[in-house]
Amino acid sequence: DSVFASIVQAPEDPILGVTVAYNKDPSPNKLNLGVGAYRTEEGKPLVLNVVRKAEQLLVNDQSRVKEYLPILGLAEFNKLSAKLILGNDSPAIQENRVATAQCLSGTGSLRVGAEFLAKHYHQRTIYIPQPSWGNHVKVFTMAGLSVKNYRYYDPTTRGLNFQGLLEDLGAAPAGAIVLLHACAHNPTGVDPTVEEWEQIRQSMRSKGLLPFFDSAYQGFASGSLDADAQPVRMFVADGGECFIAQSYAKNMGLYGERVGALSIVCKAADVASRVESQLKLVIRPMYSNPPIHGASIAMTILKNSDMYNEWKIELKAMADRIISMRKQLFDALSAKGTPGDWSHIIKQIGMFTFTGLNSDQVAFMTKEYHIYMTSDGRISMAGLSSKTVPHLADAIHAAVT
Ligand SMILES: Cc1ncc(COP(=O)(O)O)c(CN[C@](O)(C(=O)O)[C@@H](O)C(=O)O)c1O
Repeated sequence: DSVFASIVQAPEDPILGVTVAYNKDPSPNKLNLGVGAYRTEEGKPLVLNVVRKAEQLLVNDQSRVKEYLPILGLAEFNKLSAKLILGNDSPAIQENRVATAQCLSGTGSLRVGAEFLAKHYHQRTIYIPQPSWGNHVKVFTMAGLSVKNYRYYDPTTRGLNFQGLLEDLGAAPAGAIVLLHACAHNPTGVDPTVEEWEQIRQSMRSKGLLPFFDSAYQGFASGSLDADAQPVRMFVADGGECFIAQSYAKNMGLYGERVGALSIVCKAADVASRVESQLKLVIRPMYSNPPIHGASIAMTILKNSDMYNEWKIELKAMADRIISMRKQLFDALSAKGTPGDWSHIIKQIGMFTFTGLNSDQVAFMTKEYHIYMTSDGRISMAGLSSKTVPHLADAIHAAVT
């Protein structure tokens, strides 16, 4: 019999498995509020107009070939990605202190960064927020890091446990790596204020903790690319070092193209160039070099000011629709007099609302109302439309009464 006869069936992924279950449901009024993927008011995936335009330019450009990219990817894409998160006037960029690699979207950027740290950094412990994106633990563990948590979300206030966060980071060993969601914390939608970020920065720098920013939603939280990059820029402005993983999955709608970048901000240019050379040794045996199409789309948009401005408009429209879904859901629950305080729905930001519903209530809503969401009570607001808000409000109302 097979040499793999003893292999057991693996469980579905807690997030991507929700879509698998949704697809199997024959109900006409099923609702997928699981995976963080934007949907239009009509409930359809969105390809941005500016992305279609960029693709048309690429297709019409007869000079384009399908050669391998360099191990670090498209150099111009890397420069433009670093500028997007660090700002056009970033001193780190001007002083050539940033090593950037085009990676396979946000996940790939996190994994390459983690593999690099496991190989070259003296500290193997990474602190991630409690809770965090479900895949973080596996990405860092499989890269050889050991994962610890720092307190982040306060279930009683449904806000930030700022004291707990400071205590846990204050107790971390010197030099420990700390994962920070750059904006739009997944799954809670709770972000530190600018003042709290400044305190976090001071505390981390005083202990020599190494920041690893995960920026998967730049522009999606507030609608402004610059506002959402503020925390990252505060850290980089102090001249210290940090890692930054960027994803274009959501803000450019390039989900399946797997477009992202890892930037390592170093204290000196010669360090950055040596770091960049070692990054190549991590990537070459992993996937050798990254895919050309998606990064070419992103580069085309980022380097053309008209297309960049068109992108910003479309990005803000997506962010605004999500914010209007928050308001509509909050108003629907208020109108129904659903028991409980639902103001966190409009206070939280980004793609997700952390409802506070428990796994039994979630299971009830799936069974009785065909609502698909992650068992931790997170709902992807982009999966909602004005037409489906009442259905979700009915389900939540029934689940809590
Ligand atoms: C904080 C965070 N970091 C990184 C990623 C990776 O994104 P990508 O590799 O596609 O660029 C996600 C996506 N998380 C999800 O939106 C989600 O939580 O639903 C979903 O895409 C996922 O893969 O789980 C994320 O939420």
